[in-house]
Amino acid sequence: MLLNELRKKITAIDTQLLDLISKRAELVKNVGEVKISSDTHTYIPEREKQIFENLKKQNHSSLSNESIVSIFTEIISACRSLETPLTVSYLGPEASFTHSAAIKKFGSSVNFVSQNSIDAIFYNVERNFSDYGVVPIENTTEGTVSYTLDKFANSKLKIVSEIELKISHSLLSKEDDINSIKKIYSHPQSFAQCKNWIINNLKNVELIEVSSNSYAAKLSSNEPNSAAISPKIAASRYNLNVLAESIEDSEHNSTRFFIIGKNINAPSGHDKTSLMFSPKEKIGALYEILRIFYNYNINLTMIESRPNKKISWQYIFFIDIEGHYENDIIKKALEEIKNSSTDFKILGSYPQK
Ligand SMILES: C=C(O[C@@H]1C=C(C(=O)O)C=C[C@H]1O)C(=O)O
Repeated sequence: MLLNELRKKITAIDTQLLDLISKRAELVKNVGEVKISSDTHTYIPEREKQIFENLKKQNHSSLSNESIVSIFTEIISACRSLETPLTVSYLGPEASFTHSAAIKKFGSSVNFVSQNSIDAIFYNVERNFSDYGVVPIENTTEGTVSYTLDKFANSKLKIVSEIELKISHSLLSKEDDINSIKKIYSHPQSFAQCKNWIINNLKNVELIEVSSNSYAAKLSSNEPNSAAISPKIAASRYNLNVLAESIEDSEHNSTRFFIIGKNINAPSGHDKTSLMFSPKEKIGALYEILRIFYNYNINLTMIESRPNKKISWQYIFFIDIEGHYENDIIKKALEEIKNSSTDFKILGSYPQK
C-alpha cells in the first residue's frame, strides 16, 4: 500500500478514536455527577486496576501491555480531571523519581505539587491542601524508607495505592562530549548505585554530593564542564543533553512508592493490606502473631520493624500481606492479631501493583 493510503487510514482511525474518547469523557463526567450526590472520591484505584487488568487480558495487538497501560493511564487521567481536578503532592524537587512515580500512577492531567519533605506531604494531605501524596517506601538495594514508615504510626491517612518504578540513572550535561566533564553532581545514593560505571567511563572527575539528583541537574545546567547523574526526565526540565543512559550498576534497582489519601478502597480482586502492631511484652509474642498468618495461609510480602518511639527497646512491626481486609479469612486473622498485640492499625487495603 502506498504511504499516502496508509496515512489516510491512520487519520480515519484517529477520527474514530477521538469520537470514542469524547464519548468516554462524557460518561466519566456523568459518573462525577453521581459521585457528588453520593459523596464518593473522584479517584477510585480499585476500579482503575480492574480497567487495566481487563485491557491486558484483551490485548492481542503488537503493542505491549505496558504501552496499553500507559496510553490508558493518560486517557483515564484526562477523563478523571473532568470530574474534579486532583491535587497530588510528591517528594520533590520537580523531575525527582517520586515525581515520575506520581505521573506514572495518575497520568499528567493532575495538579502536581512539589514538597520538600515527607512530613510536608503527610501534612498537606491531612489538611486537604492535596487530595493525595506520593511517598517512597522501599528500594530494592537500599531497603525501606524508615522515615515514611514512622509517619504512619501517628497519621490517620490510608495507603490507597502502590506503584513500583525502575530507578534508572542518566548522565546529563550542557556539554555534548563526555570527555569534557570534570565535575559530577549527584545524590550520594545515586553515586553509590553507579560506582562501577563511573570508574570504567570517567577518569579524573570530581564527585560532588548534593541533596537530590534533580538539584544536581539544575546546578550542572549553570556550569560548563560539569554533569549530573539524574533521572532522564530532568534533561528536558533543565535543557541538558543525555550523554549516557541506564548507567546504574544493578539491573534490578526499583523503588516502591505508596499513594496516601483518605479513600477506603473496596476489593479489586487482587489486593494487599498493610498493617502495624507492637507485640505484647512476653516470650514468643512475635512468633505467636506470625503463626496466625501461617494458620490462615496468608502470604506476607514485607516485614519491617521500627523502634516504638513511646517505649525504649520496644518495636512496631510493619507488615504487608496479600488480600483485602474485607475478606473473611483476613478479617478473622486480623482480629486475632489485634487481640494479641498493642498499637494495632490497618494502614490500608489497596490494589497490588
Ligand atoms: C469514572 C470513574 O472515576 C474515575 C475515573 C475512571 C475512568 O476514567 O475510567 C475510573 C475510576 C475513577 O478513578 C469511576 O469511578 O468509575
